[in-house]
This record gives sequence, C-alpha cells and structure tokens, in this order.
Amino acid sequence: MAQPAVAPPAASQGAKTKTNAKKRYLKAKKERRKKRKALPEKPLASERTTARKKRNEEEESGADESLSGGSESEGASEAEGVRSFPEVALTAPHAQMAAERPRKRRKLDAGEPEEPRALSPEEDEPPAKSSLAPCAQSPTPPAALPAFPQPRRPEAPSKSVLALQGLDKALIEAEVIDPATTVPLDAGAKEALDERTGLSGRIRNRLKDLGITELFAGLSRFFALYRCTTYVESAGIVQTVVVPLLLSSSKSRALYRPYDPPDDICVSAPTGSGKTLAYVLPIVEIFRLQGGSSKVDILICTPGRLMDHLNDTLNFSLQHLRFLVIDEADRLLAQSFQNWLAQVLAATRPPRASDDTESTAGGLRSVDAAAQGHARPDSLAPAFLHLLHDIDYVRTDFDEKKESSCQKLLFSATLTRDPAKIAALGLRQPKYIVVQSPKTSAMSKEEGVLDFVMEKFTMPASLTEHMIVCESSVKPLMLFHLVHTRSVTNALVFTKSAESTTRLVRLFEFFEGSRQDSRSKGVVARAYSSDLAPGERKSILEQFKNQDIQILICSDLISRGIDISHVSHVVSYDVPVDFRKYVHRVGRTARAGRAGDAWTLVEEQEARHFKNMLKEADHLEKVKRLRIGDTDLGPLKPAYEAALTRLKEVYARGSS
Ligand SMILES: Nc1ncnc2c1ncn2[C@@H]1O[C@H](COP(=O)(O)OP(=O)(O)OP(=O)(O)O)[C@@H](O)[C@H]1O
Repeated sequence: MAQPAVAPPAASQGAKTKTNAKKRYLKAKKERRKKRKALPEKPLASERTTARKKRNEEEESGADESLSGGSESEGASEAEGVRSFPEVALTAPHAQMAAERPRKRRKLDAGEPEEPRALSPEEDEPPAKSSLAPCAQSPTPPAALPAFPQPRRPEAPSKSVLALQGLDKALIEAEVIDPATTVPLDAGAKEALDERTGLSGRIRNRLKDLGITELFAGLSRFFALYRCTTYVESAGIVQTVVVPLLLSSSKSRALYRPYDPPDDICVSAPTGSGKTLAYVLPIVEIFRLQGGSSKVDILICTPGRLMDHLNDTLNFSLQHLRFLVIDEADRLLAQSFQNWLAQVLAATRPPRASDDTESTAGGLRSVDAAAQGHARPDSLAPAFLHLLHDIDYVRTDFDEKKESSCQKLLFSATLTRDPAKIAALGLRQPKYIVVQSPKTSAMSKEEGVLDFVMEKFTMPASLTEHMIVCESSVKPLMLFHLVHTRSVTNALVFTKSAESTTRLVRLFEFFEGSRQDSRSKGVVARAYSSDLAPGERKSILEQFKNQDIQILICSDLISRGIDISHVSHVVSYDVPVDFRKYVHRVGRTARAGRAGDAWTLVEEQEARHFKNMLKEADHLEKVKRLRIGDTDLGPLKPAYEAALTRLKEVYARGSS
C-alpha cells in the first residue's frame, strides 16, 4: 500500500508515536534476524535470502535515516522500503489520525479495512491488502504473477480442410506424369490399331467421315494422381484420356475378366466436352472385335425402364454385362426409384443361394435358385457358367473366386463426391478423371483436386456469362430487350415451371403480334415442357433444330444432356435453384469449343442468394453484371403493355 512521501503537518504527535513504534518494530526484527542467522541456511533458498538480507539492510538504513530526522529520507524509506509501516503503527491514535487525514488520502484508502491490526512479532512486514496476503507471508514477495491465459475457442477449420478430410492421401499428393498436345485420328487400314488411342482403322475412318479428325481438344498436360485419380487440365480433353485408358492393352479390351476384373472409372468434365464419345468409342470398338452373343449388345435406358426389364422381361440377364455406364451420374444416383441401383448391381451377379462360395456335397453344384426366373445363372456369363445344372463342376480348395467383369463408368459435368452415394456403387479401385481448366497458370494440381472435391465445377472456356438484376415486373421486358436489342435468338429460355413456360410463351406471342409490321415475320417462340405429349415435344425440337423456332421456352426438363449445336444463348428467366442446375443450363451453349452466352435475370430479392451461390462456387467474378435502364427499355414498352393487357384478358376469360 503506497503512502504519501511527506507526513501531514498536523501529525506531529502521531509522528512521535510512529517513531517509538518503529523502534520497537526494528528491535523485534533484529532479534528475529539473529535467531535466523543461528539456523543453517537452506541451500536452495540462498539467492532469496541474499535478496532479503539486502532489503532488510536497506530498510534498516532507511529507518536509521528517518530516525535521524531527515524528512526527505523518511518519505523515501516509506515509499520504497517498509511501505505500509506508518499504517501499521496506527494503533491507539488511529481514530484521530484518520480524522486529520486529508480528503484525498481517505479516498485512496476507501477500499481498506477500517481497523488496521497491529503487527505481530512474527511478521516481517505489515499485511497489505487482503488480495496480497499470501505474498506478505513470503520473505520476498514475488513480482506480479503473469496473468492466467483465458480459455480460447480453437479456430474453426477452413472449408478446404474439411473437404479434404477422409480423402486418400494419394489424391492430394499428385504427381505430374506426362505433357502432351492433341491426339489426331489418322486414317488407316481397317484392322490396324492406332497406338495412341487403341482405335481400329475402321472406327477412325468412320469418325473421319463424320468430321471428327481428332480426339477432342488439346491435351496441354495431365496429372495422374497415384492409382486413384487422374486430374486433367484443360477443358474438353476427356476423350484423349478415357479412350486410351479403356483400349490401351489386350487386358483392358478383354470381354471377360473373372479373376482380374477391371477397375471402375469416374469422370467429371465440363458440359459439351465430349463425354459421350469418350465411352461410346471404346465400347463399340471392344464389341466390334469380339462380338456379343447376346440379343442386345448395347441397351440405352433410364433406370425406370431397366427395372421394368429386370422384373418383367423373360430371360433378361445382366450377369454377362461388361460395361455399366451411368451418364449424368449425380442425378441418377440421387434417384432412389425402386432402389434401382442396388437391384441392377445385384443382377450383375448370380443369385446368392447359388453363389460359388457355397459348398455342396461332392463338390457338384446344385442350383436350386435357377427356378427363380431371371435370377438363374446366365449361360452367357462364363464367370458363372459352372453354376448351371448340366455342367459338372468339381470344386477344389485352389479355386479362385470368380467375379463379374462388369466395369462401371460414371460421367457427369457435376460429378458427386458424396461418399455415401459413391459407396452405394461398390466401385472397384476407382480411377477419377477430373477435367478442369486452371484458374491461374500457377494453380497446382492439389488446388484442382480441391476444387473438384469442393464441387467448384468447371464451365466451358468459350462461355460468357451475364446477370441482370431487376424488379420482377420488368423481367418480360428485359427478355424482349435481349431478343430485340442484343440479338438473343437461337436461345433456350429456362423458367421455373411448366406453368410459367406456358404463360411466358403467350406473352411473347402477344408482344410479337403487337410489334409486328407487314415486313417482318417476328421472332417465333414455343414452349417445350412436360405438359406436351412426347410426339409434340419431338416435333418442336425438330423445328428448333431447323431454326423454324428461334426461342425455345422450357423448364429444367432439357437442362441436361441436350446437344443442339446452334444454341448460342441460354437465358435463365427464373434463377436456377442451385449451382448444379446453373452449370447444366448454361452448358446447353458453348459446346464443343463454340462460343456461347448465358444470361440470368435476377429479381432484386433474389440477388443476394444468387450472388452467394456463385461466390461459394468461386464463380462470381465470371458473371458480369449488366445494367439496363429505362432508356433501353422505353421503345419496347408500348408493345409490352399491349401484350400484357391481352394476356390479362385471356386469363380472365379462362377463369370466368
Ligand atoms: N472429337 C470430337 N471432335 C468434334 N466434335 C466432337 C468430338 N467429340 C464430341 N464432339 C461433339 O461435341 C458435342 C458435345 O459432346 P457431348 O454431348 O458428348 O458432351 P458432354 O460432355 O456429354 O456434355 P453434357 O455434359 O452437357 O452432356 C457433340 O455435338 C459432339 O458431337
């Protein structure tokens, strides 16, 4: 407790009392010191003792000086040495002292106990504030204790760290294997196999006839990530990797590999990058050479139709299936229709009860399950031939287990990395092929893999993207502006529902009708939605392909897979619900390296959500914001208002 250096003038009596008390205190202290000196010093406390001795000497000399009457040195000794000494000395006259203390001093002491206690003979120093009590008992009070660190919540792991958790280390520690460029398709003798692609002369010649002279696009470099993943830089090179992978050796070309079944392949590559040919060419090549003994060599179907065949078509079997291609894999894996995936996978193997792991008397297989319709062993599947009734088969301990030769090939522009969905496929040593254009030249393959893992999908390099933020009431006017001022024709316009499609088409027709003069034909827009019968849909698509229709207004029904080369614009009249949908919609243009534009009309209240969606996909800066003002829209307003009035009349009539 710090005390004023100079005693108050009215305290002369107190000063005398203080001096006597001090004498008594110092005497007691000397006696204690003597006693202590008589005791042997603790070796480990030697330093402390020296410091204490030094301090005691200082105190003493200070006290002596004060006793000699120097007011300055007395103040100094109080302040530096026995700091709380005067307070301790206040025994009898303390009440009077307290009354005589200046106001300021009382304020300072406000937190102290009212009745200071007398110093006991055993105490070196008077007790200070209660909080310092433990230090007062120590011969040399330690310096201020370091503050105890407050418990802190650990930093949350970054999204990228979380995304990589549980992934194979090999996926992250990628190794650059081979730089290359394009893979040209040279003509050749019918049966001559091309070394680089594994394609026969017959197929290459046929491709040339179709105008395909090279496996798609330039292969600037690709990285193979251990045996698990191939990461390919530069969009559109998927064929250059997948085709040789499936045709590279006689082993990979074999139809049946019951003891060494082929590894599965997962491909994530941008829209329009040629994924279809990447699997069609190897399949056709393998079947053309080795032929099939099945009635149907290639079955193209939806999961629903496949289930119908499995359940209802007599002798329908998948046990000799060589390739199971799941295109648009993320969407199909999201469909749980009749648990189709589990059923299809089960159908590629013979029924469990007759599996070759089962032992039977004398080693001869009995196949009771053969009576179970399509579930009986397939006579076309060599791997399971021994399970048939009429084939004598003696099982030995040396027999290796035979497996289905079915190789699964998964493709998508937005391939899922959802472990649960991938696990359901029971993939065999999968190889991932990720086609990705680098964001920067310095982008490492690890970052590329990370982008894939975090579902930051790659867009075609030839695509230009725009967004227009506007009030919902002016959206039709914006569309008309795009069509008439920015030449947005040969366009697909996506709405949120079949109903919105129908309504917008009507408004479009009325608008064109209001503007039309005798010279111009006007822009033709038609609806393509689930409301139409299949025949009508087909006819409309044909008219659009022939460019008799310039604008096709549709729901997300055709946001995947449709490949129409002349589509030069995609308009999202209603914003897509998620980034996956956005990727597939805009991917209907800018295909096969052609240029294309994507436009998204964003209502003001949706702007935040839409921008966040793009931001999360690291794509916000790619979408340019376009500002269209009243001056741009003004000339179109009269026709728009007239069209709106007509539409209201039609709907009013319909509802009455
Ligand atoms: N090697 C090639 N040379 C020239 N054109 C090609 C080549 N490969 C594919 N194409 C053409 O590129 C277009 C897009 O191919 P494809 O439909 O297979 O793309 P995709 O990757 O499956 O796209 P999506 O994910 O949108 O379905 C098609 O018109 C196809 O004919």
